[in-house]
Amino acid sequence: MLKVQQVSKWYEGNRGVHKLDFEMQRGEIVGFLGPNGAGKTTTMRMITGYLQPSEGVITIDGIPIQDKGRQARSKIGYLPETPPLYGDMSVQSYLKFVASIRDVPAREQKLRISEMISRLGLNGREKQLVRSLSKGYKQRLGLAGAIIHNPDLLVLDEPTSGLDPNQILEIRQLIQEIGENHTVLLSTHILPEVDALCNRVLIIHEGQLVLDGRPDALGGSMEDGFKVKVEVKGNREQVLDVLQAWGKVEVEPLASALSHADMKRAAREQDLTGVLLTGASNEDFREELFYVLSAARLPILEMKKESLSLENIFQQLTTRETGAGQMGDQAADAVSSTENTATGVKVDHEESASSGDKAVEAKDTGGNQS
Ligand SMILES: Nc1ncnc2c1ncn2[C@@H]1O[C@H](COP(=O)(O)OP(=O)(O)OP(=O)(O)O)[C@@H](O)[C@H]1O
Repeated sequence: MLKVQQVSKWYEGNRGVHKLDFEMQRGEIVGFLGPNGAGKTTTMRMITGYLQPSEGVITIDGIPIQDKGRQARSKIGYLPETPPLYGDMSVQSYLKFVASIRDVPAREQKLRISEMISRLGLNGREKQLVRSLSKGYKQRLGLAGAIIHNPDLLVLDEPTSGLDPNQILEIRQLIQEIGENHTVLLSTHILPEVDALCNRVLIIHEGQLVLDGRPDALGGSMEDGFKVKVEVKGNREQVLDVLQAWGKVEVEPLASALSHADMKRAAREQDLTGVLLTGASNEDFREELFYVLSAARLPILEMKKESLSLENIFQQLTTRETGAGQMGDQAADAVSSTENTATGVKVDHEESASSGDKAVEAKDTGGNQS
């Protein structure tokens, strides 16, 4: 439904975003991540028609936002980081005002407003002045205003920023409900929010898209080999010998798989051995490992698959230089992408400058790329 094609935005002497290219399908809830200044707000403002791209095209259901702004905007709801609320209006009069400017037909306005009030939990606050609402309720009202015209696509810029933990959970719950019948693009700095809400994540860094994939598939796609931590009851030397003789994995003995001091002592007394095993590919070897160790009569007491968290991935991808910091920088044109067809995760990278980059290496050893 949304197509962002080769979109760039240059500010005076400053690059906002560079050649962004992605699509969103109906029903997706997409998390848009990036460090401060990465280009999230710039992108969202272009998608919602508040900012003109310097180049490239954005369409919603085939309608170009730059050329047919009003028609395109009727399909989009936008909640900026600071909702544009008017403090002197009551909740009800604010919603009436937004309904009018969003072209909700006059005969439908009353019904839509009461639907928004009950859906966003604003009952009993209809007459309250906006300025006297708590931040959480202001956010609810902002969300009500963003969906009052029943848009197909909802764009939310850091919707839980500045809220207390209870308010964060309430707003997340509302976004989840809204996501049941709207397509949602949401930017956030809270990574667990992406795990909780989104079925896809886009990571932007220095104005360029560096990753596109499902949150649950990211860890595997970026690993340089399947990793398992295992704790085995058995003499260290014997365990290492068996695993090394197996020859399928890289074996790294751990000082102790157990962290607590008492448990470390118990580990010594009971001959417990902790090892980190890394496979040559991302293929799961746990079942085979079980048989290898049981054939050697070495019981596994604990086995845990190690995977990169979204935090690790975010950090890997957003602490490197993209080499495309300047407008028109040639390095930016060298950006290419690889896609893991098994997981649907796409990692964009530069072909030359950052060949030593961990994320790119991990991608390149993923095997299943196009
Ligand atoms: N009006 C402007 N004039 C000049 N440069 C701008 C303007 N707006 C944004 N920029 C620059 O564009 C880049 C992207 O900014 P943007 O606000 O889109 O990032 P962001 O990812 O939303 O950041 P944050 O997480 O801090 O909100 C930054 O380098 C920023 O300084």
